[in-house]
Order: sequence, then C-alpha cells, then structure tokens
Amino acid sequence: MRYAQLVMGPAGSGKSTYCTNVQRHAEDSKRSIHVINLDPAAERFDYVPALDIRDLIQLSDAMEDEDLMFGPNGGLVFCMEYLINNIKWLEDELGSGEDDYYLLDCPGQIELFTHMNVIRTLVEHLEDWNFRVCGVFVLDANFVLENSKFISGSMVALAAMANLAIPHVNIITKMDLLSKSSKKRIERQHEHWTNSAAHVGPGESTSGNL
Ligand SMILES: Nc1nc2c(ncn2[C@@H]2O[C@H](COP(=O)(O)OP(=O)(O)OP(=O)(O)O)[C@@H](O)[C@H]2O)c(=O)[nH]1
Repeated sequence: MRYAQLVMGPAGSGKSTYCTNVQRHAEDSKRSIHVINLDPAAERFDYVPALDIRDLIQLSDAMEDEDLMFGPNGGLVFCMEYLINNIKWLEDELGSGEDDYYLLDCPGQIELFTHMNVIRTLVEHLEDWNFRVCGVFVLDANFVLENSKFISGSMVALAAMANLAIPHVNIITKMDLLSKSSKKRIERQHEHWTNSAAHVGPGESTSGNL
C-alpha cells in the first residue's frame, strides 16, 4: 500500500508551505515524504520535489501555442487534462514502491476540485496504482473570521469533498497572523462545534455564530 495527500485549496492559501513543512517534519523524525508539484504555473516553492508536472508540461507551453491561444485559466485546465491524457508518464515516474508517502501540491484553481473531473480521474488512477488517497483542504484563517467568507470557504471545501469522495481533512493556515482575540474566537467556536457535533443526533442540526 502507498499513501498520498492531495493538497488543495484556493490560490495563496498555503498549500506549498504546508507541503514544505510536512516534508521537513518527516525528515526530522527520520521518515521520508515525497512532494510532487502538480502546478504547471508554479514559479517557486521551498521543498525539493520528487516529481514536477513542469517536466511534462508548463503553463507557458499552453499559453504560447498559437493554435490553442489559451489564457491563464484555460491554459491551466489544458495542462491538467494533458497530464490525464499522458498519465503513463506519472505512473512510470512513481514506479511501484511499497509504503511510499507522497504529498501532491495542486494548483489553486478551485474549479478543478469542485466541479471538474480531472482531479477525480487522477485520484482514480492513484487508487488503481495501490495508493490510499486523502484530501487535505487548506484554507486561510481569514476565511473563518467573517461569516460570509466562512460560508464560502466551507461550501468550497464541502464541494471538493463531495466531488472527490475521498477521506477529507480541512486545515486552517496563517493562524500566526491573527490577533490574540481572533484566535480566541476561533478556538471558542471550534470548541462549540466539537461539543455540538458530539451531542447531535440523527436528523438534528447544530448551529452557532462566530
Ligand atoms: N504567516 C504565515 N504565512 C504563510 C502561512 N502559510 C503560507 N504562508 C505564506 O502565504 C504565501 C502563499 O503561500 P503558498 O504556500 O505559496 O500558497 P499556495 O497555496 O501554494 O499558493 P499557490 O500555489 O499560488 O496557489 C507565502 O508568502 C507563504 O509564505 C502561514 O501559516 N503563516
């Protein structure tokens, strides 16, 4: 069995930083976690990638093609579909190791996860190659401080979870940038949800205001 975390979330939410820190944490405890860059538009990241989609295709390849004439979003979707159409490249690069652990650092285009098939197809391939895949949805702490952003962030995470149908974990990043009082508010609310969820019965609902 092999393991993979599909690290997704809006642009700039902290996906690459999460991958870097998890990889470093693993190194500190003498374990090896490989990171794959799946963003064909990535310019820089601090981890050492075991694999990089840019060795297969880069966003500029799609955008500079005079026949395709893609803009940034269309170009990115084209690159991800190109990966799926050339999935043998990924299969060969991954080889057939046992107990390997990978983090897949995905692009920030949220539609890839919420209502397109491309990432779901990628997950199906990984499962065929004996991977157990978990979704890790990374969300900036600002998304949980304001009610409207909280609803939007929760809905996007939920849509990704429903579309991909794999075990799913949400992670709030940039907590260090919050004031003490904002952190306390989030902690209080989290406690409220955890307690409510523990006591809620079938057909009942839980609610709370931030
Ligand atoms: N203070 C702080 N900064 C963070 C944290 N996580 C990420 N950042 C910063 O936020 C910025 C974006 O982080 P990335 O890890 O590149 O975000 P990303 O989701 O990979 O971005 P895209 O690949 O563009 O979608 C960088 O400047 C990071 O240093 C965090 O937990 N705390």
